[in-house]
Amino acid sequence: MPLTRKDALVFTGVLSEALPYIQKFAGKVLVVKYGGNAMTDDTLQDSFARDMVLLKTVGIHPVVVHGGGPQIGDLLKRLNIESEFVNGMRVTTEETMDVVEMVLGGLVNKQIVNLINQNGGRAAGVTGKDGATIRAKRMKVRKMSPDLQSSEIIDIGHVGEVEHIDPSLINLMLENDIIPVVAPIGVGKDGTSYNINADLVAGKLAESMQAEKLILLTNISGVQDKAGNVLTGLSTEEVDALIADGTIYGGMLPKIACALDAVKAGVHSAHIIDGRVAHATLLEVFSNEGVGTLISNDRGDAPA
Ligand SMILES: Nc1ncnc2c1ncn2[C@@H]1O[C@H](COP(=O)(O)OP(=O)(O)O)[C@@H](O)[C@H]1O
Ligand SMILES: CC(=O)N[C@@H](CCC(=O)OP(=O)(O)O)C(=O)O
Repeated sequence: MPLTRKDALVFTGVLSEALPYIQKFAGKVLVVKYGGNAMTDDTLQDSFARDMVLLKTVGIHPVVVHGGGPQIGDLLKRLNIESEFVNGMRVTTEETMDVVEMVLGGLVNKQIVNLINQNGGRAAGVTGKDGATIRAKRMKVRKMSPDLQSSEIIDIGHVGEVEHIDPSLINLMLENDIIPVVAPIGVGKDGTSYNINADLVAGKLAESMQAEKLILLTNISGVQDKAGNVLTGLSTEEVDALIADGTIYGGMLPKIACALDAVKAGVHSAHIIDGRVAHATLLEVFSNEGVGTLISNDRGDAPA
């Protein structure tokens, strides 16, 4: 449908306002983590894919890291395999690892690649095994006793933490104008597969590529306090206190940890934003209207 003159004026105004942001971020890398829970709605999936294509079209380089927790959970349920989480990490037996690899490296990865391609982009998918991009090692997890008086290190199987990232394959894709779509599976020195929380992979990838931004799209409006207010500009000390009093728990734990780590390691800013809002990424990158939790160094985020 053609735009009315009024709509066209609003539209051109918006485009013009985006110009300084486009100029500021052209040529820069944005690592965008697309969360499993924000992936479940068809319209939103489309809007996400269009955002990635638009960023690429204006010369910004998105690198997508995806999750797929709910999708793994669905298949495990259909296969009658029990699954539990400790500190936001899925306990991963050998049998579970096979399912994780099938769902993340197969189904979910190709679905996102396909969506981006359908929207006019050129995407290609890899897991951390391809090009030995994500070298991982077994994660040690400390579990608190229910009375919070003691803790013990427990084994949660094939759950990995990132030991090293080799971004050369991803850089090769960027040089060829391909949008990389990365599944969070790592490989050990001995070839063992590791299931890695997607937020952690996104954070480490952003660090290793010295990305301009780390954007974590999720299913909530940001990090909230107990009253439901969105918190922004959090320091490490504030986050520690929010974890200690139980305000931050579960799936938000790896998100906030990797956001803080990434910014400390040179990524300009980390954004935990609401993936349930259409075009959330564009709103965050191209305007001051970004909503959610922003953690940044002191350089300021708006264009000069
Ligand atoms: N302080 C907090 N603020 C917001 N969400 C929180 C907080 N603490 C825990 N959460 C939980 O973390 C969830 C986001 O993590 P997760 O479900 O793993 O998302 P994703 O699938 O996007 O990775 C929220 O839906 C919420 O239930
Ligand atoms: C170790 C661990 O928990 N891995 C995650 C990997 C997928 C993921 O991180 O998905 P979301 O981003 O959708 O939560 C899992 O098995 O669910």
